[in-house]
Amino acid sequence: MTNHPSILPLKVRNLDYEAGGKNLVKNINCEFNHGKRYLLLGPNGAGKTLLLRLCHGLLKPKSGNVVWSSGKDINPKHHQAMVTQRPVMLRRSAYANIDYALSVRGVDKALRPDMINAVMQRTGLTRVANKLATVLSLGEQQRLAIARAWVLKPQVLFMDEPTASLDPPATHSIEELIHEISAEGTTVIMTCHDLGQAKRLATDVLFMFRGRIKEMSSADDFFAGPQNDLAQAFLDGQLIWWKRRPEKDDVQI
Ligand SMILES: Nc1ncnc2c1ncn2[C@@H]1O[C@H](COP(=O)(O)OP(=O)(O)OP(=O)(O)O)[C@@H](O)[C@H]1O
Repeated sequence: MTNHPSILPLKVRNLDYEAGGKNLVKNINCEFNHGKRYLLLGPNGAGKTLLLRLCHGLLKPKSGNVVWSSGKDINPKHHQAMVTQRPVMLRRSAYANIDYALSVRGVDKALRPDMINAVMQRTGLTRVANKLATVLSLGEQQRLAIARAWVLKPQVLFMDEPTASLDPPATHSIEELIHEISAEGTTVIMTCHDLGQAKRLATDVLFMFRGRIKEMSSADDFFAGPQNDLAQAFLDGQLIWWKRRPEKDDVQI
């Protein structure tokens, strides 16, 4: 984390997003605070990725606002980073991929080697530093994507299903990294489908269904028993059943 003024809390107000003639994100109101690990949960197509991308500024809302708390002197874009499910690697070495991220952020060339070596060590990538990033294993590429984001010392790290294509050991190593990044004060906002992973990582949960947040609570409260019927059905693995009963969904929504 940098010593810059905090860009948090992030306040999302009355957010709507439309594409393909459909309102896909509906009236989202929520707040993200410093040092937490937020897990966005919900079935396929609930709008989790869209909400991450809207918060990160990659999509423009139809209406509503994403408001960072920083004053005029700080650009919130410079204090956040995003890791996606399938990271895009540049066709150059792992080391050069991280160097590129730092150069784009305007970090002095002389400062970069120490920063790169440190982050490669912490993410277990030193051994593959000179390998072409595009030939690394999926697990290594995902760790490189995290290293590339972490080296920027973001205040907020968005992660979209960062372990979706990984085996259990690689997943475990990414979860350890997320804990380390969080312990250094970075707020993590991520999506995942693995309830075990959500329990291991989350301090807070946002449950989404059909573009809306149906429940936002501490992870302890959520996993002890959510207030929302759809969230409970999701935890019970029965949301398919709810989906087959549109008349009931309409009442619940
Ligand atoms: N550009 C677009 N045009 C039309 N529909 C879109 C567009 N982008 C996303 N959608 C739709 O919006 C819905 C929400 O998508 P999103 O990727 O946010 O879901 P998600 O909750 O992340 O799902 P998953 O868990 O499967 O990744 C989906 O039904 C998707 O098909």
